Amino acid sequence: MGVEICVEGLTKSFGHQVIWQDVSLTLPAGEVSVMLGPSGTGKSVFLKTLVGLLKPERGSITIAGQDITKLRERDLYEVRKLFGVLFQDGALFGSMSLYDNIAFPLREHTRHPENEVRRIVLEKMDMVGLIGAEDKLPGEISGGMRKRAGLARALVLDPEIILFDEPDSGLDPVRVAYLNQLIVDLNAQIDATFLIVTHDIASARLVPDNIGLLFRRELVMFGPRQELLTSDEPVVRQFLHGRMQGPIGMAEEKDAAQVEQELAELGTGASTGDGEASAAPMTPRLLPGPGVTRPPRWQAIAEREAELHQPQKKPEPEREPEQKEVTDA
Ligand SMILES: Nc1ncnc2c1ncn2[C@@H]1O[C@H](COP(=O)(O)OP(=O)(O)OP(=O)(O)O)[C@@H](O)[C@H]1O
Repeated sequence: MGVEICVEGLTKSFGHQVIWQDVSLTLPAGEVSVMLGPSGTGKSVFLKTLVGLLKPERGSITIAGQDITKLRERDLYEVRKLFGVLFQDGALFGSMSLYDNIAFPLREHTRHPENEVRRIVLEKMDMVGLIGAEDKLPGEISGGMRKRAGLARALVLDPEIILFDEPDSGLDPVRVAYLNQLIVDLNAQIDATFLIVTHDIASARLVPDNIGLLFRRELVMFGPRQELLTSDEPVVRQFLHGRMQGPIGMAEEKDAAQVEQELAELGTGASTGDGEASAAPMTPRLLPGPGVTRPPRWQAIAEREAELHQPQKKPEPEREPEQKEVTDA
């Protein structure tokens, strides 16, 4: 079972530049959460802060009962073993085969004999569909395969928490669909706590239990997916619909009057032609694929989804009461 991460009042700056402030959220143990936000709002900085690579100025990050912002480097090293991190480009060593790349954390952090290393590496390569590619160099394979190799490497120490930094960047839509299924299947299999940073709204609608959004140096919202997906908050709506009208500008924030006018036009459909009065219907949740055993948590999700997305039965038309034949006496 993964562990909960509890973030309270977290603030991170570089010099005078505040990246985000007073961020509080709880990543529930074993659940999948997604963090969204326009470019430069500090999503990668957030991941690096969670894993203790960057120090916040204020606030706490409690993992397995310890506030990691207060730990010395030596103790932090132990806590980091709870984490697997999938970096944007897979962060593989270019001169090493995939096998050696994936074996690297085991050789660095454990005393496993080589036959045990081999067993674990092949098990993880199998999980991400890379059996047969052991001898390939990262430069010889596609971007999607590099992501999967990075994921296998993130898995070898059996992490309780996995952080994914834009796992879908640079992948075609079909590979993104496969990767999303792999993430959901993995979550069902290993039950770790997942946090995914992504710009892919379709993935954000399908995959997580919880969604958060960073904007204007703050966490605008964080909560169960249905709360975000049906939210009326203009920033959330703009981001989820990927449209220009709203508070998020090209480079910086827009002024309030312009935002108001854009949203008013949008409400009447003046600028898009169709208006956007009602929220989009809830996207069905992506479930573990066939052959993946569903632990109770996923079984409960599957049952809820089946109920939510069952086609509504049309009520039987009421029948007119039969007219009694009236006969003249
Ligand atoms: N080590 C650092 N020193 C100084 N500034 C930094 C450092 N790391 C990140 N930043 C700044 O923090 C801000 C947030 O960067 P970050 O990469 O976290 O954004 P992001 O939301 O992940 O963006 P994107 O979606 O484009 O990947 C940027 O302005 C960046 O220049």
